[in-house]
Amino acid sequence: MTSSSTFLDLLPRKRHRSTENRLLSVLECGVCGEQFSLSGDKVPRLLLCGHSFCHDCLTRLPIQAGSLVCPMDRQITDVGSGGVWSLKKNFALIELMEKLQLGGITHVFQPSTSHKNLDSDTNVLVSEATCCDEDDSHVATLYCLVCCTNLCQNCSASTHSTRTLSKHKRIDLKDKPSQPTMCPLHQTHALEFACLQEECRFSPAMCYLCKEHGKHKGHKHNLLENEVRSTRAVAREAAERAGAFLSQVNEHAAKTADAIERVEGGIRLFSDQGGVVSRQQYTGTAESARACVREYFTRLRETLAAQEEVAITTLDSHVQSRVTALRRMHDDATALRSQISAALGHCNNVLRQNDCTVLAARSEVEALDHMFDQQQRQFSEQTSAASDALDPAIPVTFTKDNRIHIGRKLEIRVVTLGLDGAGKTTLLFKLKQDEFMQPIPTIGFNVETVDFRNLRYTVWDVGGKHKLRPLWKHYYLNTQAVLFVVDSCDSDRFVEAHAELAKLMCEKDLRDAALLVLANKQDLPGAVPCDELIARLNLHKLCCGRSWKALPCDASSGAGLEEGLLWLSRQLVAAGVLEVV
Ligand SMILES: Nc1nc2c(ncn2[C@@H]2O[C@H](COP(=O)(O)OP(=O)(O)OP(=O)(O)O)[C@@H](O)[C@H]2O)c(=O)[nH]1
Ligand SMILES: [Mg+2]
Repeated sequence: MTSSSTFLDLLPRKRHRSTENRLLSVLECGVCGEQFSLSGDKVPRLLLCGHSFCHDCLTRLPIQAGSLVCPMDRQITDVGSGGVWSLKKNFALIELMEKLQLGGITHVFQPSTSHKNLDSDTNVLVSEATCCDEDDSHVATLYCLVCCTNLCQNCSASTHSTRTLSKHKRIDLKDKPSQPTMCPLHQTHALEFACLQEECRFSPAMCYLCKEHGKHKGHKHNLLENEVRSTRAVAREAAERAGAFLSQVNEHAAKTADAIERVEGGIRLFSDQGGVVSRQQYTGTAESARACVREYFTRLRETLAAQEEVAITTLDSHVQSRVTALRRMHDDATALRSQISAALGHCNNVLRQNDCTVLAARSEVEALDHMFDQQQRQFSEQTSAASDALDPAIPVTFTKDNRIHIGRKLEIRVVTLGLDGAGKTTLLFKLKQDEFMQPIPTIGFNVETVDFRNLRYTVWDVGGKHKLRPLWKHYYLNTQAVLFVVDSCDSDRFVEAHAELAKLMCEKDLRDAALLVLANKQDLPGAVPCDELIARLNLHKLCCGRSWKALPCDASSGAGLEEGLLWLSRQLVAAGVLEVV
């Protein structure tokens, strides 16, 4: 529709004036008298009483205590804080306007009175009532094919009562043949044919003379009537499809609007059985989700507060026992100091005596000297042992689950598992001593501590021979990480390795342990690359839901070991050492 045309312009011109007026009033805002639009300022909005006005006019009406008064019947509609925007659009009216726009108006204008007539081909309203040619006040229902007149039943009978006239064929008015259109070039000839040439597609209608002698001479053609029928059939089909499509789009738009309301929430008007209207606030999903987030963080803050409390209590008891030990050392030193001062005084006194007295004090002085010797030795031992205690620093580390560790090194218990010959012991010695050894197969276990950054790993290396595997379970308790070593060159045993790892993943005591899979012996030719090993052991599925990583490594150069320890430390420690000096 162009901006200058209106919905009413789209109606067939032959329509009766009163219908037009009635329709006009439905499509116009009762306040400003302007025609409604599908959107924007002129979109129709619905009041509780059922009257619709354009958005623009509604915004000009005074809102008092959140309510609007209908300019038609003075009934009250609550609009709340949303104002005019909260009023529903009159979708029925909008749909009507859309249908008028598309030309699919048939059902909107189903005749409510008997004198409405519908042309089945055009599918639009043709005329409301055709007057009888004999008497204007009568409505014609018949058409005389001979006299070419519209007649009502009575006038048909009275005007065709003679013997000759009674033979005139009269048909139902709705079957009256349409008037042929005359050719603009040859005005005595009707347009009877349709030219089918591509170049004539914009003016295909032609008369006999155009076809035989005029510009369409020799062109492919068909009867106009047939072409019109088939074109109308296509148009009808398109209109039907458009109508169905429009309903789909309308339904979708309604669902969208509903979804917006459900997400945002707001105020709904409810009327009880007695017709009393009340406003009720309802919560949208957005607000529920916000509540969920708030609840989660409230719980998190509570958990953190509890963990902080535990950490502070642990720190306080650490400080208390440390200060107590320092005080005890201080008291011992004070007691020792007074003892030594007394002995020193005694020695000085002996020195001031005459020779005889000095000689007499010999054994006493020798005992004192011996005692000094002993005490000094003891003192040196004690002070060197207590040098750590005299360090005022309080290093603090936190694990990922917010447990506090006080001291220079956070201790982590790790167990190294895998098939026999995978290289577990070789890796352990490489880690501990940076040496590539040729160890004998492990019977039982090896244990070493390995310092890495602020961590002290206690690594248990357990023999991997088949008969030793039932013993693995004794090493699971309190284990924070599992190093699972696989010989990347021994692809024949990947299935066996997968089976052992699958059993480990089901162990309750290892549920929270981090898993580091080491694809070992990458230095050897024919080693399966780490990515392929991940796929062949199906690690993504096997380790789903736990913190795990697979890394390529080799015990001969130590490649991959540091990266592995770094990854492990990140899994286990929340932050580095916080040192308070
Ligand atoms: N070239 C090479 N050889 C390795 C590597 N790792 C281990 N080996 C050799 O593989 C053999 C087996 O290594 P071990 O460390 O004894 O294997 P294990 O996993 O401890 O075996 P069990 O104690 O029987 O469970 C030894 O000969 C190692 O020298 C590696 O990365 N590269
Ligand atoms: Mg071993």
